[in-house]
Amino acid sequence: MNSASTCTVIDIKGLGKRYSITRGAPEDRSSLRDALSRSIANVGARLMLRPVPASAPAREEFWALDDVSIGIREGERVGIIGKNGAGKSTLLKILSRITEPTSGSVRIKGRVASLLEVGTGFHPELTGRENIFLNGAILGMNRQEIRRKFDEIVAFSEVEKFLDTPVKRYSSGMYVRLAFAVAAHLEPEILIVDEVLAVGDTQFQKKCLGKMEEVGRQGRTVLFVSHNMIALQSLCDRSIWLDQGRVVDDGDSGAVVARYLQRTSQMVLEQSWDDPASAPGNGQVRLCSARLDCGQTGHATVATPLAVEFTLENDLPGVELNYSMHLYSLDGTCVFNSASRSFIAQRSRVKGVCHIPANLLNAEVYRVKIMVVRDKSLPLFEAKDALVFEVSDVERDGAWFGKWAGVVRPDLAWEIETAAPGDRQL
Ligand SMILES: Nc1ncnc2c1ncn2[C@@H]1O[C@H](COP(=O)(O)OP(=O)(O)OP(=O)(O)O)[C@@H](O)[C@H]1O
Repeated sequence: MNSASTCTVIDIKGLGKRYSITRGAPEDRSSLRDALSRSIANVGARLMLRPVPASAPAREEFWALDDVSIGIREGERVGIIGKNGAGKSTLLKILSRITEPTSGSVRIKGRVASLLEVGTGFHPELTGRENIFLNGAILGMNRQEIRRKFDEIVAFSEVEKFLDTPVKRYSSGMYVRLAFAVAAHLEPEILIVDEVLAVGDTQFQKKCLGKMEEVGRQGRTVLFVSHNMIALQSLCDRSIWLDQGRVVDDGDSGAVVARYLQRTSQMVLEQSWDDPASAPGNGQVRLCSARLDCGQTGHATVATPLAVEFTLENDLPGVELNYSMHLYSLDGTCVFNSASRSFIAQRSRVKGVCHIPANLLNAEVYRVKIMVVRDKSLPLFEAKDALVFEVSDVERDGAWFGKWAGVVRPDLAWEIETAAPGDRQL
């Protein structure tokens, strides 16, 4: 848990950001590369004496953020989620003062350090060392304060060897390592981190998440945009869901993420691969179909026994195979992994059925991964998201009608004994 106080440090009211785009032309994302290629194309067109079109291309305006109001208290760790293009980065850019809002107001109390897309925050011509000092100065620290943090930053970033190299020569992974280390160690009161962490390796991502948690525990405020729902939920107690520039949900991370995943996921209750070239597998062993059998009612509830069926086409003569099935909840938690017994497969089709008993799964959306394993140890291939299905709740007795907590929801046997009044023996 973090220790959010009642003091609002980010106060966003009626925030709007309007962009204009040229219809038929690629979006202007204001990158240097885009700008360069546009001017090169213009020069090319002039040299070839092509007539310039008489009418100006149609401009269209749209709101990347539309009437967004959010209050964030000191020490809160807040996740921002939403589909691509929902406005998450635009919001962070406005909070980091990289982009101006078109309407509304933003009031921020405290120093902000942000780690946005690769390429922002650092001066490309300056070395890693110089950029550390530059960023510290921007955050209002003096040289002595920065020097005190310097070794920690370098150790965390693991780019010591390249400290005196201009950062424009860094790989994107190195860049993010140093940029994160700088943002997290220079003691900002508010730390803003966009998806960039996806660039680093898993080990480094874990290290960054740990650091962000530490920053939050110190009572600082953290804003984190991510498509990684597990990382987001482990770090943030509160999440805000943006859709088409508007806040559509705001609350406890677990609940917001669950609603988001449920609304945005596509169910796949059955699929078949008629074209061997596109089927999951390899040249010799491949999946032909996968299907969820929910019995007569046709829909899965917590009280329905389910069967996951799949068919394999095998071209290998006399091989020992087995199926392995992973079931994941939508936030990526593996609920279980179950393997079939091994079987000797000839050149033919093999059907496998995995039975999931009633009263095991909770009300959730699940994804099924199927693996085919040879000789009990060699995975031949895996089909991720072979099925995606939702298990719904059933009517039940009792006073509690919310979702039951837990990854699974087994119907366990209970015994209740009541003693007679005054009788202390049971
Ligand atoms: N400089 C720009 N000019 C025109 N349109 C822009 C500009 N920057 C962003 N947009 C558009 O604004 C919308 C919101 O973009 P934004 O990058 O904030 O979304 P996002 O939620 O961060 O998406 P992603 O998850 O893909 O990073 C998108 O439609 C995007 O194309």
